[in-house]
Amino acid sequence: MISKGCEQCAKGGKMVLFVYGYCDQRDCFYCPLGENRKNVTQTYANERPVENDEEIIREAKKMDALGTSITGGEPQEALDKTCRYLRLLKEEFGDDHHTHLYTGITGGRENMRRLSEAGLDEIRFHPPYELWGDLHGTEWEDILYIAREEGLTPAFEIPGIRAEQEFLDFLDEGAADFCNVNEFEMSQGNYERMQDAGYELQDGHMSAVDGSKDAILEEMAGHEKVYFCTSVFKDAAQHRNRLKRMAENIRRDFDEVTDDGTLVYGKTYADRERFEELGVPDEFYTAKSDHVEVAWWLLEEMIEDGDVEDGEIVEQYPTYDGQVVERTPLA
Ligand SMILES: C[S@@+](CC[C@H](N)C(=O)[O-])C[C@H]1O[C@@H](n2cnc3c(N)ncnc32)[C@H](O)[C@@H]1O
Ligand code: SF4
Repeated sequence: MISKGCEQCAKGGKMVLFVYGYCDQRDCFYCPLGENRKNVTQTYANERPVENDEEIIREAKKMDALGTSITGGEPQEALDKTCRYLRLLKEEFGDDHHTHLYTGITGGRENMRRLSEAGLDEIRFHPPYELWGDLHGTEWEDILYIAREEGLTPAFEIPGIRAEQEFLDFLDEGAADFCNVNEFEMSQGNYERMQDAGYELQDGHMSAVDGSKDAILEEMAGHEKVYFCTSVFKDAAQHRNRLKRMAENIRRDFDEVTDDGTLVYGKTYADRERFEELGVPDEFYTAKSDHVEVAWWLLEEMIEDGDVEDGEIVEQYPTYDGQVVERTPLA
């Protein structure tokens, strides 16, 4: 059975809450954190920099979030903040709002208790990769039991660097509910160090690393507790479905939502008075300070008919930063 956290993520329903960019106890050569996230104390809810707690709620509502995943850096190194956000989310959205947290340290019983009391549902441990074949009798084995005793669902989430039979044997013994293996990825943040370690991109791929995938699929992904999360799935499910949820949620009557989850509308510098003169119904346009946004197909018709002179079709992400994907001039 797929975990609740993964099920919500596949629907694009998990808000990603980045709580803390420092990670003082680990230095993974493959750490994906980029310039803008590494060693920052700024919180981000999805792409939105969070200046006060209310903005977290606003972002969750904007995407109609079903749950939240908490990440960093190391969330256990900012435990007060992490627990405050957990309480905030559970108070606002109730117990059904599923929460999971990624961590690269064990943390200990007191932390597990505090996280559980604050409302965390599931914790996903990422032990140092040198230990994956030899987790028996380590603090990583103990913490699984402790987390469960304190009311959390313990699991693993690790990058798919290599297939590891001993890790599967360890999973068989039962303390962790499941293990997610992420397809090994290269990003701007780790590109140099990954190349130095001898890794290359798969042909024609933006992020997936060459080599490990087939072996992992063969040797690990058949295990009943292992889920392999591919880069393509992450992009299609986690990212695109989240954009679609957001787009559907914030679209105006005249915005079109594409299959990629972007919004499409027309933009013209014609005056709002022109739209009033022409008797365009209110639901087809909105006047901004220096331009008018309007149904793209209507703007196309208006330009064809000579009702307004020019404009453009804008395709834009529904995210906080509202990045424009494409502008197509109309004249
Ligand atoms: C960036 S970490 C941040 C949270 C925490 N420090 C940790 O390591 O779990 C979040 C997740 O990314 C995964 N990850 C790290 N490097 C990766 C890589 N190069 N490719 C794919 N997944 C990676 C980790 O296994 C972890 O589950
Ligand atoms: S534990 Fe997580 S945040 Fe820390 S260096 Fe490793 S991947 Fe990066």
